[in-house]
Amino acid sequence: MEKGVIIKGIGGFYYVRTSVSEIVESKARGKFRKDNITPMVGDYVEISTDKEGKGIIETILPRKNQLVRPPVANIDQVIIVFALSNPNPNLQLLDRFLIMAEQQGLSIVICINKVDLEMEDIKEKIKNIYENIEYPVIFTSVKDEKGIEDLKHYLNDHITVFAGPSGVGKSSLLNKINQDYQLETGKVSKKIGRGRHTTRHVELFHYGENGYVVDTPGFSSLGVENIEPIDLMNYFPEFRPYLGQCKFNSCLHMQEPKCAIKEAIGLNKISSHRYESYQYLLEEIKNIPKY
Ligand SMILES: Nc1nc2c(ncn2[C@@H]2O[C@H](COP(=O)(O)OP(=O)(O)OP(=O)(O)O)[C@@H](O)[C@H]2O)c(=O)[nH]1
Ligand SMILES: [Zn+2]
Repeated sequence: MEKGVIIKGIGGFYYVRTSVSEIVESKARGKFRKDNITPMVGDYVEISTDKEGKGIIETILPRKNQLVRPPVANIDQVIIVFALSNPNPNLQLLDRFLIMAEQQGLSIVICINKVDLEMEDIKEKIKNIYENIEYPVIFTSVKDEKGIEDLKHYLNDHITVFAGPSGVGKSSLLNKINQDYQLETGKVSKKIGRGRHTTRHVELFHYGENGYVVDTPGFSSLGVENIEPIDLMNYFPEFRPYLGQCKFNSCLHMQEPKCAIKEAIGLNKISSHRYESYQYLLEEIKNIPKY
């Protein structure tokens, strides 16, 4: 038996990387289907090989987590990419990505790309809001080759997903990190492809000795359906020091009196932008019909 990672799956075949240079085309044992388990990209597996050298997945090691979009298991980290301009950064959408990542328990890095477009005001604003939380913020330009080394610094020994809206430069950044990835960039064909249901397959690209990166097709909206109103506050790291200090245990930090969160905003300990995102998302969650 050999250990490996599933780096892609196409038409019932799984490609298992077992060592630095070897990728074994494998099938899953029938028992998985019976147990209703489908191997996923990112799964750590044990394979045996048949006479022809084809792999057979015998064991799927327990998953640390699994994302639905993109469908990848065992993700350690997400790099959330936005652009300084073109498209203009929607910071409320950034907060949604952050909350999704917090909910999945991922390490988070914020990457602001296209700094060659020189939008100093918005750059300062982003720095002020997000560097004051615990998130690392890196500024990159694929065009001017800036910040790429800072980005690489986070990629060793992890499975990292690149997420963010369409057109911010995720695929361009990945190609800059390693020219061998050869991801398609800048063309709507990716989107047209999706529209025609030719699903762009998910693939782990190998980085360094033990790192992997995953590109995701951009999406511009994210639901927060499966968060309960009382849990939302936990996904704002800068709220955590104040939780439990409000007058009411059940405080949702909206209209309630003697709210520690609102006091912290008054003292500039929490940014009003983030609080607005919190309010907005809370209303959205409350208004999702329960079945
Ligand atoms: N000015 C500038 N343009 C960039 C930079 N990085 C990427 N671009 C351009 O932005 C466009 C979109 O880049 P992609 O890499 O395809 O963006 P993406 O985030 O992968 O987009 P989706 O695949 O739709 O999610 C392309 O035309 C790139 O050439 C940069 O640092 N500066
Ligand atoms: Zn409160």
